[in-house]
Amino acid sequence: SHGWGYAPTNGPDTWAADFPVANGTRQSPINIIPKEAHYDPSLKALKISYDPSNTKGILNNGHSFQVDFVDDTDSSTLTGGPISGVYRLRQFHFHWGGSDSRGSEHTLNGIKFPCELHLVHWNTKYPSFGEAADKPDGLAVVGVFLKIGAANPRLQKVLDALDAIKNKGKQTTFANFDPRTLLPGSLDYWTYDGSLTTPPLLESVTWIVLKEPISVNPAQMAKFRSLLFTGDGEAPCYMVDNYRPPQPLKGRLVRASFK
Ligand SMILES: NS(=O)(=O)c1ccc(C(=O)NCc2ccccc2F)cc1
Ligand SMILES: [Zn+2]
Repeated sequence: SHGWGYAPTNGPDTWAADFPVANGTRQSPINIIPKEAHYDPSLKALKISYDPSNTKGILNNGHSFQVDFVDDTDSSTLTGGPISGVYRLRQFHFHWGGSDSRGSEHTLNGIKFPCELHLVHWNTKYPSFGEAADKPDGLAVVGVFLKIGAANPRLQKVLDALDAIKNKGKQTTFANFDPRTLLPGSLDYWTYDGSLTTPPLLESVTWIVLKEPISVNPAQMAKFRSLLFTGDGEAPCYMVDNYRPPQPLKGRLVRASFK
């Protein structure tokens, strides 16, 4: 079977064959145990400032869907928190399950959420995302849990675009979206040194996982699950369970920005 994915023949348990770093010392995601996290009073508040006019488009990449941003200026950035310097927003995407009982990549006390949002940023000390992607301080990803509750009106604009990108490789215009509207009221977070959660699994990510989830209702989860992993003309396979399970902590410290 060509190319990595999430099926039994090409899923997370097979990735180490082509990407040996899969068994590395700082792999993501992890199970977060709040009682074992260390409150660090020196951690700064997250500073997030996004310019909606940077929104470039929305793409089904065959593993998830992502909303891409113009990242040739410092107009959509993440600073503060556990990071030094300025990181630029590149894209955001999600991971979700075939049912509400699973779907997130990070877990809390072993609990899986139905969905997890990732906002991907790269360190502007490097000339580009591609250059930053394999540096130990190259990337910073903000993770947000989604939990079943009331419909989330902020999500709806994104979900309404999915009909146009049902198949792998499809993309469409998407403009003037402020990802800040997807964030919960509190920016309290846990942080640890980790990796991309999909191949090439590069150990270049400072993870910043927000404590407060945002809501999503079952109808909205059904929209995520209406996407296809497969391209037009291929036997259709619904895009569900596109999450990597938690990986060994291997001695890493998880710090908390809150008591
Ligand atoms: N789920 S996540 O950890 O947030 C994650 C974020 C970004 C990527 C990515 O950009 N992959 C392509 C890629 C990787 C390396 C260099 C260039 C690339 F385009 C993968 C996973
Ligand atoms: Zn992700």
